[in-house]
Amino acid sequence: MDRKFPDGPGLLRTPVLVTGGAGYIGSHAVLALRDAGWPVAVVDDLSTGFRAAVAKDVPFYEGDIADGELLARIFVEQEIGAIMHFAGSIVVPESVADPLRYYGNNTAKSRALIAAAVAHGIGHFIFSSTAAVYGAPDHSPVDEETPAAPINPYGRSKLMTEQMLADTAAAHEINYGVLRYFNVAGADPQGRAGQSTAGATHLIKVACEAATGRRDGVAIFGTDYETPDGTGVRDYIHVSDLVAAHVLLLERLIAEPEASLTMNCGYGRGFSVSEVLDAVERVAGTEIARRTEARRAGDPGELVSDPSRIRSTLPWEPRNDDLDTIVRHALEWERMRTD
Ligand SMILES: NC(=O)c1ccc[n+]([C@@H]2O[C@H](COP(=O)([O-])OP(=O)(O)OC[C@H]3O[C@@H](n4cnc5c(N)ncnc54)[C@H](O)[C@@H]3O)[C@@H](O)[C@H]2O)c1
Ligand SMILES: O=c1ccn([C@@H]2O[C@H](COP(=O)(O)OP(=O)(O)O[C@H]3O[C@H](CO)[C@H](O)[C@H](O)[C@H]3O)[C@@H](O)[C@H]2O)c(=O)[nH]1
Repeated sequence: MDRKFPDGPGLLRTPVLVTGGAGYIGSHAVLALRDAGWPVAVVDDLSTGFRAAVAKDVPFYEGDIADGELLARIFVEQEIGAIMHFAGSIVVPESVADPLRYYGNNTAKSRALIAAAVAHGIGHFIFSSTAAVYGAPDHSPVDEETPAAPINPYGRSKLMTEQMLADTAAAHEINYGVLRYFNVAGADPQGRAGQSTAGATHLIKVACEAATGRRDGVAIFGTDYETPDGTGVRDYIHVSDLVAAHVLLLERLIAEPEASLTMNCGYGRGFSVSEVLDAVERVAGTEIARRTEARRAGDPGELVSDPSRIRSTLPWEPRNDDLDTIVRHALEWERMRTD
């Protein structure tokens, strides 16, 4: 069997390099790509990821996305034709405290990766961007025409990479897809992957750790927002639906090599912090101690996607657009933890 044409002639499944494939979202992307028959290789420096998150039979390269020699070797050895770029640093307050680290790891190293891709004729590039590029918009939901106005170094470091990709695609034989994720949560429904991040800060993860006794409780950062119950509202998207969108986007980029796309990735509805905690209590069947704290610096009150573009562009049918399902999968993963 030709590994690029597992179903016979038709869709060319070019081998895909997944950067950050040992991380939370990247490890789910590896599963989704393999489930759909794509050959995959991973590069990850294991700074926040875990070797065990990547199956043993996936070619794994431990190293940095800015290591040109390593990338050249991977591109040749694995006959890479597309890149899904998840590797990066992701904690907003950390980006405020150490901005140069974020501009280094997210912007400068993405530049090195993009340069290597161009030099080796890689045709397609998908980039993990973030709703943080919108900053604190004065309206909700936000569509992609909303001016990008990030309010922290993390968002700016990501926006610069988006801009580099646009300029690069205009000048070279490469097209790209940018997905601006809203709040990613949950775990593989089959229990093959989940979020293992040490010292996680994401609400659903933190709440599940509290529900399973790994934390004392949950701090609610701000109860005085202009939202129905005063707590922050976000658009939580199941990680498996998110990575499914990546696979569809890849097919699209290959089918239309002249077109590049920037799209929100969310469901288009928001839940407040209190509603999320209610859901975790409901699903876990246990109470979570809640304490109120001041607003977290840089947090917008409400950030919800307008998903019209992705819904009209890709044949994307989310399967887990349900808060309790997202929480249930996150909780199941949490309960399987042995560390
Ligand atoms: N988790 C979210 O809610 C969310 C929201 C929006 C965007 N994103 C973006 O999605 C991507 C993945 O996020 P995640 O939640 O899976 O984070 P994660 O920390 O679990 O995964 C990142 C992975 O990249 C690796 N990595 C970091 N720097 C590297 C480098 N220089 N070279 C090689 N590997 C490196 C890490 O070891 C880790 O395995 C990030 O780019 C992040 O900005 C995440
Ligand atoms: O312990 C916690 C954690 C969070 N929150 C609140 O819960 C909501 C969600 O917070 P998260 O930390 O889970 O997520 P953010 O919305 O801050 O940020 C996430 O989504 C952003 C895009 O919206 C970026 O992509 C970023 O990388 C990613 O962490 C916010 O109102 C936050 O104030 C709490 O009250 N207590």
